[in-house]
Amino acid sequence: MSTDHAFPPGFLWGAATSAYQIEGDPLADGAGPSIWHRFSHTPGRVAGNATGDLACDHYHRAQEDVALMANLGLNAYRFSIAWGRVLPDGRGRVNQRGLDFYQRLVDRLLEQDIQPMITLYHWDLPTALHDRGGWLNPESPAWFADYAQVLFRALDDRVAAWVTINEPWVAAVLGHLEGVHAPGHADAFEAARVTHHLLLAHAEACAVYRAIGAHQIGIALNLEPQYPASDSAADRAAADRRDAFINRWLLDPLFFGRYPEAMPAIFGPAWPDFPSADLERIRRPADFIGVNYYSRGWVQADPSAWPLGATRIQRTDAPSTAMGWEVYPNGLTETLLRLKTQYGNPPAYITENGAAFEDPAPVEDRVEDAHRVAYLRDHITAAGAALQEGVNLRGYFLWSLLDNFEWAEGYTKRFGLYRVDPEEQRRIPKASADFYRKVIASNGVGM
Ligand SMILES: OC[C@@H]1[C@@H](O)[C@H](O)[C@@H](O)c2[nH]c(CCc3ccccc3)c[n+]21
Repeated sequence: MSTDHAFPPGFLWGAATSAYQIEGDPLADGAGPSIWHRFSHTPGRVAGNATGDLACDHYHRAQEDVALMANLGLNAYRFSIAWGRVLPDGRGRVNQRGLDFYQRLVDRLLEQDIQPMITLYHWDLPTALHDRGGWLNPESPAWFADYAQVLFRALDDRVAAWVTINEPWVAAVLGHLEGVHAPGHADAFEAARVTHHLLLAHAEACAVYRAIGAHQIGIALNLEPQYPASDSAADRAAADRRDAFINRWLLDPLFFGRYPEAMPAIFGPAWPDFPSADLERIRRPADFIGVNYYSRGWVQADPSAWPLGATRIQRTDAPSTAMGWEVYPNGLTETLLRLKTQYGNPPAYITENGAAFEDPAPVEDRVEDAHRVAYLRDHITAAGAALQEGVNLRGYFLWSLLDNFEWAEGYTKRFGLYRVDPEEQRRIPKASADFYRKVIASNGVGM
């Protein structure tokens, strides 16, 4: 069977980044600080006490980086806007110099026939809003809708697609339940309310966009299929709980207007009784679903593991990435097929897919990252297989264009097609960049 999964004409081939991870200089030109600026500057929170102060210096190198994208042949680019650059206080006063950076970036992309896909929120909440309760404050959806409106009015004439929120689950669970991401809270009673307000924020921004927008708007979810580590009833039930906790907690309200029945059981008294009117608002039909796929969960029952009674275990008999995530391309096909069979086959983009590996050192200004080439080949093939099964897939955004600030891992994990070291800032091409250039040129993974 040919593995040459031809993709349809007009399929988007992009790369993805986010503001705090690549821009650097987070307070330049009047910008206000974000919770990730505060968190990374708190000793002990990030590997090596790294911060986003330098990152890839993209705030000053955007023109060079757009030239890299054009050289790859990208026809789309997903990036996020730092809320605090545009609204330093999170609300009210617009910082024109911050907004101008994004105006120039969009214009440079369009000059190269690269379609912008803009993420409005990729975890960098202004501290001014966090200090007013942040996503725990019931006013937070309105704050977000007001911020979104400023950007819609400024950029919607040139932007093909908007992503409201990147991975509400990660923002809520890693930021408010596990405490390993900003704002570093570890409070069982926060995650459910933060998730609810993030979903309401998405819905309010969609409502604003319906009134003034002319293109597409969606949300990006980290979706991870869950598999029982054995066929025991306990492990199968554990996998089902983890599927509800990671996937259906977000998919079901967005598509069905209801939370999974497992949630009150998982969270117990920490699960509020949410008003059904809220769920009706959340079920606003966005135009597309963004899928951030990296790996699958291999799940074992574990009564000691609160709140799920389940843990994701590391398989010793399967390849994994530097993040400890199993390489499992079939999980991407299965995740996409699930959207078709269980959620009405909505228009979908793979808004993130990629891998960190211990890359070899550069030799003559090139990095031979064979593992990443294999990972990308297998996952792009898996995406093609989903298309062959009728999944409504519109594009693929590779995570990431550049090695960048990998949140709590700092700069120790490299996902880029180009190697970047913050202290010297060169962009050194990897073999995966050449591979991806060929995929785009042939609109598929030819063999
Ligand atoms: O970890 C690689 C990327 C991040 O750099 C992106 O900012 C973020 O959108 C993203 N999401 C995921 C999957 C969910 C996840 C996020 C962070 C840590 C662990 C799992 C992987 N990634």
